[in-house]
Amino acid sequence: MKKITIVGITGYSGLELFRLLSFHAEAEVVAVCATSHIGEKLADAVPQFEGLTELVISEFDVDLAMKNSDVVFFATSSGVSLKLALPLIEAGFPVIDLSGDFRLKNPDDYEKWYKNTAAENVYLSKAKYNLADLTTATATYIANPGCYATATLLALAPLVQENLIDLTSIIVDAKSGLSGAGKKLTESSHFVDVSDNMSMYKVNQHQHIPEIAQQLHDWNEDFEALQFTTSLIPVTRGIFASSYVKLADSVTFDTVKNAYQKCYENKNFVRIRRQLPQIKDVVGTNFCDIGLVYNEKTNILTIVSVIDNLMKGAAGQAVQNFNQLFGFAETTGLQFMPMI
Ligand SMILES: NC(=O)C1=CN([C@@H]2O[C@H](COP(=O)(O)OP(=O)(O)OC[C@H]3O[C@@H](n4cnc5c(N)ncnc54)[C@H](OP(=O)(O)O)[C@@H]3O)[C@@H](O)[C@H]2O)C=CC1
Ligand SMILES: CC(=O)N[C@@H](CCC(=O)OP(=O)(O)O)C(=O)O
Repeated sequence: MKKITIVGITGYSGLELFRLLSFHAEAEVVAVCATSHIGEKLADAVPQFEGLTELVISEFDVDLAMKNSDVVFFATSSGVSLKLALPLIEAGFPVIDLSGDFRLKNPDDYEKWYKNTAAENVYLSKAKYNLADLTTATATYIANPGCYATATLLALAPLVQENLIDLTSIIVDAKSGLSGAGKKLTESSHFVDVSDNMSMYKVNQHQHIPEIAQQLHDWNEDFEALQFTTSLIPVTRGIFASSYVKLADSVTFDTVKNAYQKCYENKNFVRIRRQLPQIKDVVGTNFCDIGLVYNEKTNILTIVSVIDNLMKGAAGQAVQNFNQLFGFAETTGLQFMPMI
């Protein structure tokens, strides 16, 4: 049984982490932290938790966290863990960080894309970016992948790893539900702007572009760049990523299908679907569902990947990384059917 501190409990990913970890057979949440609602019972701040917890929201105290828990989860806005987590890194204390602060190896990339000063290299180098379906968490500081990056990388992994496509041809058009934007209300997140609507945002400027590129380049050093766009759609949860690539010379659709089967055959949370997947197929689950269609006339392969941004895109994958880190069965606390 591992004792857990969650920082960022009042946010959407923090609440989702609490939902998962409260009924996890190997976890006990011992502290929940934020900067608002300090001293208030969690069940008062979040009334839907009434009768489910006696925990009180506190300010994050790094010494107390290390004394009373075995691992800290940061579900905080970007720019927070890069300050608060430094003593944990120095102590080699286990951390799972859902934010983007430790995902990029090059601090210049973080400064460019997140428009903030990066953590120093000495700290960044201790973090391991772990896409939990493809590698196993081992380092004590786990940088949990971003939501769009997860859907995109799982869609492209077999193609890029096995060199099956023209690496200059990758176009990804990804769409997210509103919970991906976090709880802070902005002009663009009003019901009136989001419902019955769809809008593209951060075109060529999305902070997941360098994260995706970093991982694709690690898999295949010939990869240089991709076209990546993000849109907001009127659903609460879910990412729908459509990726388009040209197959390399003499690569057939059968070869491609075999590569996906091989890559994901023993994976608990990636399903290669016979029909094209929809967002509702994965809402409430930790699955990434993938569907493939090939057009012989254009030589273009369409890959559809869907995830629940709060599950596989955030808290679900974080729990998967937690399970791996501590040697629990990977599916512990994560076995859910999709919600209708
Ligand atoms: N939402 C999603 O689908 C995904 C989110 N992420 C990433 O996960 C992180 C959390 O996202 P999300 O839940 O959407 O964000 P929210 O904006 O909903 O929540 C942010 C949380 O961080 C807390 N917080 C902010 N500053 C501090 C601080 N200094 N000390 C302690 N707590 C603090 C806030 O609490 P308070 O208001 O009380 O200060 C709040 O609980 C972000 O980095 C996000 O980019 C990653 C993948 C998907
Ligand atoms: C719908 C929506 O606004 N989504 C957010 C996802 C934010 C996120 O997850 O940010 P990091 O992974 O970089 O921490 C966005 O596109 O910026």
